[in-house]
Amino acid sequence: FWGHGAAIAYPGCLWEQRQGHPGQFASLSQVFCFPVFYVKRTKNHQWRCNEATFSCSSAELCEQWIQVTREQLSLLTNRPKRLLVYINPFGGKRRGKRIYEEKVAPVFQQAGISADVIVTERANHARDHLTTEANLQQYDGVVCVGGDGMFSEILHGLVARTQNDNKVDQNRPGAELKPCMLRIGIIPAGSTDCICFATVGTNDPVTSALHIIIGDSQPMDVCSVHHNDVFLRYSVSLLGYGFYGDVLADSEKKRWLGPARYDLSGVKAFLCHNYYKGTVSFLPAEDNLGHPRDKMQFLCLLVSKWFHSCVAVSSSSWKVICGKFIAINAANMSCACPRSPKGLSPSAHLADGTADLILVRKCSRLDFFRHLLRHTNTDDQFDHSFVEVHRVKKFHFEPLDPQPLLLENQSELPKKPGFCPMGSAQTTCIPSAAHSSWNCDGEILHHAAIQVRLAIHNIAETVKRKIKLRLHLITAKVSCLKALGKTDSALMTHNSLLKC
Ligand SMILES: CCCCCCCCCCCCC/C=C/[C@@H](O)[C@H](COP(=O)(O)O)NC(=O)CCCCCCCCCCCCCCC
Ligand SMILES: Nc1ncnc2c1ncn2[C@@H]1O[C@H](COP(=O)(O)OP(=O)(O)O)[C@@H](O)[C@H]1O
Ligand SMILES: [Ca+2]
Repeated sequence: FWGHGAAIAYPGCLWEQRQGHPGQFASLSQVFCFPVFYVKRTKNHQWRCNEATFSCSSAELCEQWIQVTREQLSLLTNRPKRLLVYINPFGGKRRGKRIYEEKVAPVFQQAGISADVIVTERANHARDHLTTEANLQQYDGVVCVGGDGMFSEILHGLVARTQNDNKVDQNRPGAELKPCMLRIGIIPAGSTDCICFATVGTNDPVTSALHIIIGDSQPMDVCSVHHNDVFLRYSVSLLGYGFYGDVLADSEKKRWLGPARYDLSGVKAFLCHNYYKGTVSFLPAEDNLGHPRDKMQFLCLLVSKWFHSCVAVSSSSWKVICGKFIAINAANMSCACPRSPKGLSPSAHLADGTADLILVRKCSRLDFFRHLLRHTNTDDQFDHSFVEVHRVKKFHFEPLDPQPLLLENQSELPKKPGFCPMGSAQTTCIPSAAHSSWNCDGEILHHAAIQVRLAIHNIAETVKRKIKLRLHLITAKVSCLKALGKTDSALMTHNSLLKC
């Protein structure tokens, strides 16, 4: 795949070339050829696999080309050869298996990638397999065919396995986690797919498969969530309390609706218009890590600041905000998704050691509707008097009232007169007394009081690796051109002259 300076070549085949007018058999001249599959960028960040056929005048030349191409390929050590694939047949529109078999497996095969495929039979099957049985040494990466919840499951499995193998107790709040050497590829087959959308720019399975094949990688922040020093979960996309927590809690019982469950629960949560009292405390990030309302979305600019901030002593101190909140959202990334192309926090960076904490205070339904609507267009969703946003490295939330036990049924709760569409035990329409639940990457947390901190990313290392990879590619291209130099006259393509 030629995407970043490499190509897949197949043994030369004898190929007859016909010229002259259609319908007439012109004189045949024997030529030798080989196809090269390459990545072609199309619109909206989508990638497609294209094919160019090279032809040569002799079998020897053809072999030489294939040999040189294969040698260049082998230099790209970041490309996976062997993958462990987990398919969630249950997520999204329940098309995970079909998506993999029809769109991904053929491209993996073309690229010479072998894959061990496990179709999960229950929730947490993938996590448990990763934590115990999987022989990870034989794989170059793990692939998640599903949505954000499935990615989160695999993330937890990999992180737990890595800590176990390194004798690290991940439940200890201050524990320095060991980085996982395996990358996780995402084939979008879920309901929101915001992690895939925010990293690749689209939720197209073929595009994601091609990114995996050429060995792309994108580091990501991981938040750890504790409750009174007990580890609960990691989060890479959204930690949402209030609106998004209520939406998720209500939608869990409507999975049979597929992705539409969120819209139905979303409307119900909107009409219910619950707000929740509590105290948010947070540690702001250093100023030079940008601000959620700046339009700077360039990672490289951030990296240079990051280098300088490594020496800067953290001058910020904890801030505390009490109030009544419609929603408390910590976006570890933009959370861009088909519903909201810019996401909850468009300027949130993927691997900068911070999260954007968005506080939506109690407001009218109309104001909240305006705020929500701005997520679907280019208007600034933070430009409201009842919305504030902070870039943070840590934050805590404490609900005002002690958390009641999650009651099994509604009868024990005092009824609020009037409209109460939410039928679930976890979500009521009694604004002041009720508790919401935290939506952690699409999974429900059963504690309202939480302590969140960012796992600091050694972004410098990642950038160095990227620079080295770039140099590799330039070298690859130079040697490829040298090889071309000897025989460029004999070479032509029938689709397009490929830029080496
Ligand atoms: C008036 C239209 C308002 C549209 C508002 C769109 C806001 C969308 C924000 C999207 C945030 C996505 C954060 C992602 C979280 C995911 O990790 C997580 C799990 O993903 P998975 O299902 O792939 O496993 N997904 C979720 O938690 C789902 C959140 C999606 C909430 C959508 C809410 C729709 C709101 C509709 C309100 C309509 C009000 C109109 C009243 C007349
Ligand atoms: N075979 C299975 N049966 C039931 N649940 C599963 C299965 N495999 C995974 N899950 C669970 O399904 C949940 C949703 O998965 P996900 O792929 O995120 O779908 P969605 O995007 O629709 O939420 C995850 O919490 C995951 O643990
Ligand atoms: Ca971040």
